[in-house]
Amino acid sequence: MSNMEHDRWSRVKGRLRSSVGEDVYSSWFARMDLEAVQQESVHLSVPTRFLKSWIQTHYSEKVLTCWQAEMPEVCRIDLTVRSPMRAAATKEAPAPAEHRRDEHRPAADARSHAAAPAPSNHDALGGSPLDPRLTFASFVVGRSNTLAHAAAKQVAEGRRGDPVMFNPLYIHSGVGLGKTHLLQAVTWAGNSGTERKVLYLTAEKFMYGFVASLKTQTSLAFKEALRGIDVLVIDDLQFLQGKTTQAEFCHTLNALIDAGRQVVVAADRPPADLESLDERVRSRLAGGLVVEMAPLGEELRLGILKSRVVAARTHHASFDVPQSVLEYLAHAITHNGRDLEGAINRLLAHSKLNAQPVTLEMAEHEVRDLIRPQEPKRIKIEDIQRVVARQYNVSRSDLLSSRRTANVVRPRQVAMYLAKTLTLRSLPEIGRRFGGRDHTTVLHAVRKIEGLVSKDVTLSDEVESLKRQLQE
Ligand SMILES: Nc1ncnc2c1ncn2[C@@H]1O[C@H](COP(=O)(O)OP(=O)(O)OP(=O)(O)O)[C@@H](O)[C@H]1O
Repeated sequence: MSNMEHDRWSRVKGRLRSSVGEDVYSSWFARMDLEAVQQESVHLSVPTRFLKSWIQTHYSEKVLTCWQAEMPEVCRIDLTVRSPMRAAATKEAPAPAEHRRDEHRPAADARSHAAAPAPSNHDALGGSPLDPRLTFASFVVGRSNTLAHAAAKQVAEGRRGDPVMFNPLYIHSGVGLGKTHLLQAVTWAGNSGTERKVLYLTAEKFMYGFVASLKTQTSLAFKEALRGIDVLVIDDLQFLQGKTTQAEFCHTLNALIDAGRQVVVAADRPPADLESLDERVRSRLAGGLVVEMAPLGEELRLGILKSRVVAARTHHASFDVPQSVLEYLAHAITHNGRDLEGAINRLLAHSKLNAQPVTLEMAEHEVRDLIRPQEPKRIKIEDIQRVVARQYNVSRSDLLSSRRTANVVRPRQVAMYLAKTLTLRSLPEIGRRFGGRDHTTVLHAVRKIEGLVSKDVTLSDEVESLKRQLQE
């Protein structure tokens, strides 16, 4: 590659990095190489088929746009999988910057450095790409995630042959609250020794691996490979689809758990709410330790922002964010970790490009679209059943039972009415969650209570009070 091409390629990568953000860049593009540039087309390569298909599906437009910004005549990107021979000969792309940075990290960060051997082990097993920054060292612990963190740590530090304490470990939370971070931390730490094999797969990658192995008639090998690992870590389980894949996942889960191997799963909802999954899988998942990570509290948000600034300063020593700005961001950006990271990236970009220090005024302007109105609390059917049962002095199992005495029928109807009006669940789903009732029964209950609240003041007050309790 000529010097000119090399420089141009560096600039394209720079554009790509700032367009998709550091996280996405290091997950998907860190190992993308330039092979050749021909008049109107650019030939790039990546080391695995999965990376190729992922980039083609999700980022092909972006990659093209970044090239066109440097060479307007380019109208096509050819992406191929490079052979292992070539990769070895040309020495893979340099390690992501974070690895290199580790050399200069203080001793307290040694864990993440110690985790460095993981990729080869993990890549050889066909795992999903890991982000070197998502380690225990960079995970900030607060009230909302203490239990999940402790359980994940315990799993990561287990040894082969140790009794497995909670299996599977199932972590769930809303979007961007640190599930992937924690799961990847388990993988890095677990693979840092040579003793155990920890495999991190997104549910999509699991499906992809299974479907691909079926096509090439190597599904037996795929199953054997999966069952040969010590810890299976599956992220974003809510995306697992397809009957055959689910059946395979169920077999793998059973085989691993029965053999005393650890399984760790993350999803955006509790097992009972994974509606597309088979009942057997749901109950197996619920049978271990289920931990919810609550939304990030303000103190935790502040901690995450501070750690992001420290991380950014390893590359940009002059970057500084005053405490007042950090406190403002922690207070105003309430939704998730991704927005916090985005805010720091913007401040960094702005202060670098304009060579200006970060001020409160600048921060307010830069992050204004990240400040969203408070979303109403997500209410769960179990909460409704619990609160209604308490109010009417019946038990939750009374509400789910087939008993038809008046003292149970009315509370049950109220609970179904609240489930319909306060959640996004469908009538059949509500029916299932109320002891397997038909959707017409739910519809009848909803109409009945709708009709009564407009006439019966006592009932209307009761329903309002229940709503308030649930929304608090
Ligand atoms: N406790 C934490 N400490 C440090 N960083 C955190 C923490 N929680 C979240 N983050 C950061 O927030 C961002 C989003 O987190 P992550 O991707 O792990 O969320 P998620 O729960 O897996 O989201 P999704 O449901 O979309 O998959 C990441 O950059 C992550 O590093």
